[in-house]
Amino acid sequence: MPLRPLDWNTPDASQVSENSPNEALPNGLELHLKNRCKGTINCDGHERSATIVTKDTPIYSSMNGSISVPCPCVGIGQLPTTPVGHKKQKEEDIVICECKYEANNPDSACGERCLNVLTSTECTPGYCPSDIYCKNQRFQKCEYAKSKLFKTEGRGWGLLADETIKAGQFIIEYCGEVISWKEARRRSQAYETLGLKDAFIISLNAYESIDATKKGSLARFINHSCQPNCETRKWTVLGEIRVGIFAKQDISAGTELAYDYNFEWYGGAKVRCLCGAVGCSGFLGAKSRGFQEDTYLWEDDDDRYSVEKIPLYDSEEDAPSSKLLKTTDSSIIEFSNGRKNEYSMPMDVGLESVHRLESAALVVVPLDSVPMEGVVVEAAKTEVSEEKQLYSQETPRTFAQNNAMISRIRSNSACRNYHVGPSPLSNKRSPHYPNGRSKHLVQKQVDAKVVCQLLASKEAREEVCNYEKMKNQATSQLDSLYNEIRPAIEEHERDSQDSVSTSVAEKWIEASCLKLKAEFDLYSSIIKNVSCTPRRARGEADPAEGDNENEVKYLTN
Ligand SMILES: C[S@@+](CC[C@H](N)C(=O)[O-])C[C@H]1O[C@@H](n2cnc3c(N)ncnc32)[C@H](O)[C@@H]1O
Repeated sequence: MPLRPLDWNTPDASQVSENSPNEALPNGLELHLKNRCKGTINCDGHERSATIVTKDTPIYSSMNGSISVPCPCVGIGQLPTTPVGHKKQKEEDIVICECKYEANNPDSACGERCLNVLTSTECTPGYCPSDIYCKNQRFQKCEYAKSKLFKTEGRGWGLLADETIKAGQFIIEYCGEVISWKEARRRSQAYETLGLKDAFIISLNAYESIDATKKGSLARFINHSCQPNCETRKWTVLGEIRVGIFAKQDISAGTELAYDYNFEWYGGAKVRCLCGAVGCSGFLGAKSRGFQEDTYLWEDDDDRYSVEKIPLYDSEEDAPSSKLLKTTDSSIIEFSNGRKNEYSMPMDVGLESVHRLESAALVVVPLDSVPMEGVVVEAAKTEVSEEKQLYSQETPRTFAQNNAMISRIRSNSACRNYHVGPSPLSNKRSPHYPNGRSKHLVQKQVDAKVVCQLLASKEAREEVCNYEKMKNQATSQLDSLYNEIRPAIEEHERDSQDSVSTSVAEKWIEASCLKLKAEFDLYSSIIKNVSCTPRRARGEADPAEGDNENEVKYLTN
C-alpha cells in the first residue's frame, strides 16, 4: 500500500549489492550513515550502486511500494519497500458508487460521472462495481504523469513535464510525513535554524501537515508560480485526505510544472519570488496573513522593513532590463493606506518600480488605521499630548483581525507551505515604545467627539456626530458578521473545500464596503467642518455636558 508514507520498512536484504559513497541529494541534504542498507538502483536503463539509509534518510517517494533516490543522471532510481503507517479504513465508511462497466463505453467504469469522482473520493478496491475496470484509483495505483527533475536558475531544483499532460490530469501525489500542525511549526523553525533554505511543509487540513523535507515524492521539487499551470487538490483515499498535484491546463512536454503555494509566511527571511509571471506578487507568501501583517506593522514610520524597501534584485545587474514605464520627474504614489511616498524616479522605470506599485496596491488597509495627520495637525496645531485626545486608542477590531479575515477569504488555502523562523525579523514584530506599549496596539483614529468640541456651529457638530454614529453602526455590523462567518471559515479550513462560498465572501465584501463608506463620510465631514466652519472661541461653554474645558483651551490655542 504505497500511500501517504509515514515511514518505510528497510529494503529487502536481497537487494543489497556493491556500496558506493554517499552522494549529495538535490536539495543539499546528505544521506545519514545510519541503518545502512546497500541497494542497486535502476535508473533509466543503467544501474548504479548506492547506500540507502532507511528511517533517517532523505529518500523520496513511496511509488509502487518502492523508495526513490536521485541518480546523478538526474533521474530517479527505485528500491522496493513497503510504506507503513496508514489508517485502516472501516468497512462501514467505504463509499460505493453506482457505476456499471460496459465494454463499449470505457467511461462507464468510474469516469467523470462516477459519484465518487464527483465527491473527490477514490473507489475502494474490492468494493467498486467496476472492479478491475475502475479508473478511480489514481492515488492508490500511483498513476502519475511522467516528469523529470531539472536544475532551475535561482530556484534550486524543479520538475518538468516529461510528456504531454492534459488539463485536469492527476500529475503526482504530494507525499511526505504526516505530522501535526504544531509539529509542523516546530520543524519549520528547526529547519530554518539548520539553514535549510527550501520549505517543504504544506498544510493538509486544520490539524495536520505534510512534511516532505526528508521523505517525499517528486512533488516536493515542484516550484511556486504566481501564474501556475498546476494546482493542489485534496482527495479522500481509503478514508484519508491526501493531496495531489493536478494540471490546470494542457501542459506540453518539457514545460516546468508549478503551482501557487499560498505560502504561509510567519517571519524569517522574505524569499523573493523568481517565477517571472507578469502579476508576480514579489515574494513567496506575499499574499499570506503573516506577511501582510508584518509589512503593515512597519509601514507607519519605520520603512526599513516594508516590502517596498526590499530590493527585488541583489544588484543592479540582476535586475531585468525591461523598461516598462517612462516618467520625467518625481512622482507621488499614493498607497491604498493613504500614505504618500515620494519617489524620485529615474527616466526609465524598470520592473522593480512596477513591482513596487503592484505590491503597494495589494495592501488592503481599512480606514480605521488612517492616521488623518493632515486634519489633526491643521485643526489642532497643539502640543503632542493633545494629539492623544484626537486619536482614540480604541481598537474594536484591529487591522490584524480584519486583514486576517480578508486574507483567509482570499487565500485558496488547500495547501500552504510553511516558512517559519525565529529570525531577526521576529523580534521586530513587537516593538515597544518607551511607555511600554506595543507599537501595533497603537492604532490611531480620529475621535469625532473631540473634534466636535472644536466646532462652534451646532449643525456642524450634529453632522459629525451623525456620521460617527453611522460609522459605529457599520463597524458593529462588520463585527457581528465576522463572528457569523468564523465557523464557515473554520469549516473551510477543516474540510477539503478549496475556498469559502461566494455568498459568504460577498457578504463580507459588502459589509466592509459599507464600513469604508461610513468612515469616508465621517472623515470628509470632519475635514469639511474643521476647515470651513468657525471654531469655538477660547472659554466658550462646552457643547457637551461635563466635558473637560482645559481640553478645549488647548485645542483652540
Ligand atoms: C517545495 S521546494 C521546491 C523545490 C526546491 N526548488 C528544491 O530545490 O528543492 C520550495 C522551495 O523552492 C524555492 N522556490 C520555489 N519556488 C520559488 C520561486 N518561485 N521563487 C524563488 N524560490 C522558489 C524556495 O526556496 C522554496 O522554499
